[in-house]
Amino acid sequence: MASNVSELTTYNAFLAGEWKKSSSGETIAIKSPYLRETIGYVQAVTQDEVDQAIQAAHEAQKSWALLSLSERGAYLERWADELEKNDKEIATAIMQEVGKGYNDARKEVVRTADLIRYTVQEALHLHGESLRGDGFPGGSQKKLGIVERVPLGVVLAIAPFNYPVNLSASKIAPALMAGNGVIFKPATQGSISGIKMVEALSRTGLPKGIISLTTGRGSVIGDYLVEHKGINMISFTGGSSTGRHLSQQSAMIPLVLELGGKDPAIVCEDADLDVAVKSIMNGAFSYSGQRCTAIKRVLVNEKVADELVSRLKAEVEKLTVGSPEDDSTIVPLIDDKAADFVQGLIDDALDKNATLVTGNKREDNLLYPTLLDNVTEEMKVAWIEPFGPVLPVIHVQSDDEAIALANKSEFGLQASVFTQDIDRALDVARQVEAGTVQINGRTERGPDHFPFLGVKASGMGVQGIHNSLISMSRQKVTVMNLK
Ligand SMILES: NC(=O)c1ccc[n+]([C@@H]2O[C@H](COP(=O)([O-])OP(=O)(O)OC[C@H]3O[C@@H](n4cnc5c(N)ncnc54)[C@H](O)[C@@H]3O)[C@@H](O)[C@H]2O)c1
Repeated sequence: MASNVSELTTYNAFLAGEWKKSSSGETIAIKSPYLRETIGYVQAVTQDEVDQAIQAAHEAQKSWALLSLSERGAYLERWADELEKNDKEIATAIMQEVGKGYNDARKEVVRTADLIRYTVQEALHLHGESLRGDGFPGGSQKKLGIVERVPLGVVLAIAPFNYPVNLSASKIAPALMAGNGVIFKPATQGSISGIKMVEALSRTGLPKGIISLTTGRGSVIGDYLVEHKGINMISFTGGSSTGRHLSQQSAMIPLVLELGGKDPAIVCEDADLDVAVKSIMNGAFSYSGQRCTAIKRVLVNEKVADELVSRLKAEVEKLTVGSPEDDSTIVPLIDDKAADFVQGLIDDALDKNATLVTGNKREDNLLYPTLLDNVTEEMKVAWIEPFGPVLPVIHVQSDDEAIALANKSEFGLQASVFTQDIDRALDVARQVEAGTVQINGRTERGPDHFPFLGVKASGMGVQGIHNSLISMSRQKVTVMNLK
């Protein structure tokens, strides 16, 4: 594993087909969450450069959209090959920049190559339709409507830090396959990984300008990009408050938002506890809980609560804590502010008499996995997304109480229900307000060809490969009026 941060690189931005320094003359330092030192610098792109990138994307998009689907697909296939060829280098960048375990980072790169290839195939297999005019009263057989999908123009792809390659490519690949130009804004912490991913794309010889990568301060270019008249669609993944802000700033363009969550694991008294414990552990603690679909609260039937908690405790205490270079499950959080935030939620719960089962230990931004029992509705941790390794357990008397608590949350990303009675599982699943309900499994985004969506404060619109292609294109109807 390469881990060389001794030579600090200043990375260029990819603007209108060229890797270059910003005219701002300013850079942003990227600090590794676990090395706790600067590992590189990225460009602070200016508003003028954003204008130029958007204009170049519009120009390039016209001829890009005229390429055949297979020609566009061939570039993307090469991109997937390039990612695989450079998986170790990119995985190292992800590990150092966002503190993800090396093996998981490598899996993220491989998963991304698979996602790109599937996106190509899905785009090749999308079909339009034709409509007969006489299908409506008074209509004529001589009227024939042809419905095709056409690009939207230039798509703005904004990604979060936690899957800096996969969540970016899951926007860029469908946008390009649908015939759009792309402006990609990575999370600041995630920029180096995003740059490495776009370097791989640029090596495919993609037409100049069709994609630009704008690194920069949210305060300087964030709102500017979102409000820009040259942007025709925004695909955003990130926190709910940023998403809400975006939806207020953007005007009259399609918006897909994948936001935060507070996914509950509902454990009924007839659950197979082996399955429940394994799924909850994996769902709640991998990558220190920094996953949108992490299990963020357990709603367990009183009858099995003590047994579940003692089994969870035993597993939590076995978790590996330390460095992503050793593939520890529990790693330092993205920054000190994030750790302070999670600590605040733990402190609030303990002040209000939650039971500390295990954890609540901290070294800088490394928080040990923390299990809290007897959490009540008065505690912040019952409702707020921690994005860290703390799991609150709330006792309930019935399925109805669990469903009511699940639905009282402002979020509605996913939920899990554990029971051995399929009718009961489906009954709970039907009533829980969430984009996806997992029966006897952990909450998770994949497989990437499934629709992925959040309801309420968890999002708007649908991702997943097929749905992303649909949301990044629109219908165009041509009507033939025959003699
Ligand atoms: N539902 C999902 O698919 C999903 C997946 C992963 C993460 N998330 C959520 O993301 C959050 C963690 O990620 P984060 O901390 O990177 O989120 P964040 O909201 O802080 O940032 C997300 C992105 O938005 C950018 N941004 C910030 N202000 C902006 C502005 N004014 N205009 C334009 N862009 C702006 C950031 O630079 C970053 O690229 C969590 O809440 C998590 O649940 C959701």
